Amino acid sequence: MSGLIAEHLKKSYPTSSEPLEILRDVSLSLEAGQNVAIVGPSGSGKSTLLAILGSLDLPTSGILQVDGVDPLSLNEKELAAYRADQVGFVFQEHHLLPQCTVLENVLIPFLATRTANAQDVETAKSLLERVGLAERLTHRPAELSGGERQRVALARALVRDPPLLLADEPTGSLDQSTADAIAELLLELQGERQKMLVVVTHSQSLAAKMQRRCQLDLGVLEEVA
Ligand SMILES: Nc1ncnc2c1ncn2[C@@H]1O[C@H](COP(=O)(O)OP(=O)(O)OP(=O)(O)O)[C@@H](O)[C@H]1O
Repeated sequence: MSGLIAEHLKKSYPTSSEPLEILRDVSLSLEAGQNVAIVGPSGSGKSTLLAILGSLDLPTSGILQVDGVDPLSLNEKELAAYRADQVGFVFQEHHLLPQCTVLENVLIPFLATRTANAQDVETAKSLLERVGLAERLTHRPAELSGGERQRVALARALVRDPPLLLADEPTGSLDQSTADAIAELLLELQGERQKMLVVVTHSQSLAAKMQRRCQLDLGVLEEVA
């Protein structure tokens, strides 16, 4: 089945007394072309949920399926390949490699499973053109503005054409007008490529741009207006 299906996810951490329950019962489903914002108080588990949806972390229990694949059933090697193929990540900080050029940074997701080929380079170049950085291929991240670095991060997240995009405060380090431009670009890219997009954010203006908003509080996720 296509789409993202998360059902009854729980996440708790052991402590010396009672386990610390972060996610009690979280369900979320999403289809290609849909986007959703996850909002909620600080410490409510938004980043934890995003990490579980992206298989960077494991739930304590629950069901997860992305385009028919159950990542919870995969071994470590399969999981690395699954993440590289199925999930594009955008973080608050761009996590670009400072010693690599813009183009090399965008090619990095290929290196998870193989070396990049000529077709990959073309894909990366055309994405960099799409995000407005065609003239900056050989620049290093330090030579770019914060907004430009986040454009590179968007191109990197999309370069393997994953069905699922996950973004954790993608505009959190940017001034308002740059944040608005990056949010618009993220949503344009998601819409034109019919990706599934989950964005964790404290920003009301970013959440307001999304098709759906879900509030995470006390370990439970609820759709809000
Ligand atoms: N490895 C861990 N062991 C124990 N507790 C953890 C661990 N990782 C996260 N937590 C706790 O889980 C809770 C949720 O953290 P998380 O970062 O997911 O929240 P958040 O909603 O994204 O917060 P913020 O909005 O401030 O970024 C926090 O109380 C945090 O301390």
